[in-house]
Amino acid sequence: MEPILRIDRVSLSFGGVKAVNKVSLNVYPGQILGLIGPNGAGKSTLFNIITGLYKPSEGRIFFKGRDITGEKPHKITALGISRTFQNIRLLMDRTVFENILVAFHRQCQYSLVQTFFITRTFKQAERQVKERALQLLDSFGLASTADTLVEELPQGIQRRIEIVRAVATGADLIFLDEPAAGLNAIETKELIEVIKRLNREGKTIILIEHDMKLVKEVCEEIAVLHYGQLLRSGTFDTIRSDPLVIQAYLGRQKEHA
Ligand SMILES: Nc1ncnc2c1ncn2[C@@H]1O[C@H](COP(=O)(O)OP(=O)(O)OP(=O)(O)O)[C@@H](O)[C@H]1O
Repeated sequence: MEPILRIDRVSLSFGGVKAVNKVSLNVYPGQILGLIGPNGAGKSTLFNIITGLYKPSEGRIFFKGRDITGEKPHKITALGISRTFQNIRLLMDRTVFENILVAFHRQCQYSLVQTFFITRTFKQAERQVKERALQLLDSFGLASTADTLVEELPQGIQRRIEIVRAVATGADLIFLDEPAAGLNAIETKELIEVIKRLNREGKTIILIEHDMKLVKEVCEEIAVLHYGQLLRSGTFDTIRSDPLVIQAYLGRQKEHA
């Protein structure tokens, strides 16, 4: 099977720090890949490179066989990659519905200029988009929050809205950056169900997560980063018992002690 995402010897340094150092990784359609590693291992930087926020200093990234290295974030979203952020990035002073609508508009066929001239088509399309946004919110148990300002909702719901927004862009590949951060046990359980459901619906998912219970529950494959390098990849059980991985985590704990 062809990988949906191929990362080929990608690197990026900040000053003297090699945040990501010659990382190569294949992700296959339908996979849920867990990206783990101690603090500062380079996980977020790798996400930021793939989603176009940073340009790698070397290496290439292929999505569905197409070279997307250095493309702008909006282009990468349009191609079918979407993400959530470690620090939730929603329009906090807008309603849930408006946040989802923005994502839907990214995949609409018409441009702003067209909207001035083809009013009828625009109105029809607009109505369809609104209906689809409401359906999507409903299917994620968020219909009752549609008219609420995001800032008024608990973090667990905000994280779910961010995931729904990623889905609304039409993405096939979704990056989740620490989706369980700040969630309580019940919210984490609900999150696990959401992730499994997305996967059942055909989404490929890559997630950064420190909550190992969540990683164990949802990820078939795990990649471990350490000092910017890919230390190991494999199943949860092989990773958990790998001496190098144990050493990487223990070593970091000692440094922070
Ligand atoms: N914008 C930046 N400018 C300078 N250094 C950075 C920047 N972003 C990350 N770094 C450095 O790059 C390295 C990797 O950081 P990164 O945030 O990717 O790690 P991480 O694995 O996501 O960590 P965490 O689990 O704490 O989020 C760290 O040494 C970090 O200090």
